[in-house]
Amino acid sequence: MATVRESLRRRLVGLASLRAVSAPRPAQGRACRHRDGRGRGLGLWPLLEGERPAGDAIPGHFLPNLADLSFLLFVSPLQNIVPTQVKIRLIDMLSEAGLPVVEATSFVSPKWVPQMSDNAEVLQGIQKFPGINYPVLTPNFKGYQAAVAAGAKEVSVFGAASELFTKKNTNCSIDESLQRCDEVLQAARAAGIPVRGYVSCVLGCPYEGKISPAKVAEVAKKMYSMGCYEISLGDTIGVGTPGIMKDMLSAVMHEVPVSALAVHCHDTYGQALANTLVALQMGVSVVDSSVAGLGGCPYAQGASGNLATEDLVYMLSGLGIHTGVNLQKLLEAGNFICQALNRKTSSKVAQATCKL
Ligand SMILES: CC(C)(COP(=O)([O-])OP(=O)([O-])OC[C@H]1O[C@@H](n2cnc3c(N)ncnc32)[C@H](O)[C@@H]1OP(=O)([O-])[O-])[C@@H](O)C(=O)NCCC(=O)NCCSC(=O)C[C@@](C)(O)CC(=O)[O-]
Repeated sequence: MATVRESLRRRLVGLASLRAVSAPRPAQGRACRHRDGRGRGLGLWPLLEGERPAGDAIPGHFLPNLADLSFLLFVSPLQNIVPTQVKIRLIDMLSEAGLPVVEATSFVSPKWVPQMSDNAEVLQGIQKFPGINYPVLTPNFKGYQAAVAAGAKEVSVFGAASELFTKKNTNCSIDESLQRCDEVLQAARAAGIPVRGYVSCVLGCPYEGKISPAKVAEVAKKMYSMGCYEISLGDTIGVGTPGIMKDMLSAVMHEVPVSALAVHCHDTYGQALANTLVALQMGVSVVDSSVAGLGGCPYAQGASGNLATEDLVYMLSGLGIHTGVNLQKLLEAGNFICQALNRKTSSKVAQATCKL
């Protein structure tokens, strides 16, 4: 399953990132023909004309860090069985859409996640666009070694704020998973490879239920202290609401600088965009999302995909944040993967603009 993620902050190691501007954004391409209201799509207004609806100005307090925002997008692993060539084409299309970061695949155990067993083929098969970064997930040192051998230039380690989820997802305790992260980080440091860290279940766990913000802060702090340049906070099962997001972020921000935080919201309960906006208002400037809202986690049954990239881009455009992403090409990439998976897009913007 394809996941695209957006991030809104300048990252380390010279990753391409785009400066956000609060001036009206330039016109973008049309996603499909404008349609009227009789059961047809709504077109891309107001994005097409570079205009902003009346009253959609950005008060200074609304997004206080707007001037610092930049934009990154990437794809996290396709969690379905999808032909390798389809994965490669999707990633290339996302690159063509102007996404500066595409998380391409995952070097996990093929016994656990067989759909990722073509990881090296995918990483080596994609076009490497200049200025675009293609990080991969690595759960342990073995995965790190395989990723580097396949040409990975950035990796991501993953932990969780829930013992039971950690056990289901990576067959170990939180402490053991942090030790594995540390092994990867030490090797990566020596090789000059940047490492991103995920903390899952930050707003709830499929096995433990509520997760305390203090526990999230503790795990995030450890991963950051070990050397992850950025910590992505995952609402893995999409149960969070803005108030819980605010409490969790407040706790984490005591331990990790907000400039090193990202949010990664799944949309199971339709809260991903609202939760993301709260994070932006609190100063987070890196956001993960997925094209067509695809995604999920094999060890979080029932969880839906991430916030749809198209919807995030639309919201940011409405806020006057210039992302540089070509929404038409992004929509085409979403259409492509939805057709390949024979499923409907979860992106509201895609639904509104095209019948997929
Ligand atoms: C962590 C392990 C490997 C532990 O799995 P394990 O069974 O405890 O590990 P093991 O060391 O006993 O190894 C078992 C077998 O797998 C092999 N193996 C071991 N490691 C690797 C590797 N890296 N690559 C290839 N092969 C590997 C290893 O060599 C061995 O093979 P055998 O000797 O039996 O033939 C396993 O549990 C695993 O792969 N888990 C990954 C599960 C996964 O992909 N989950 C979804 C990731 S996305 C996510 O977590 C959430 C996120 C990031 O999206 C954010 C959010 O939404 O919250």
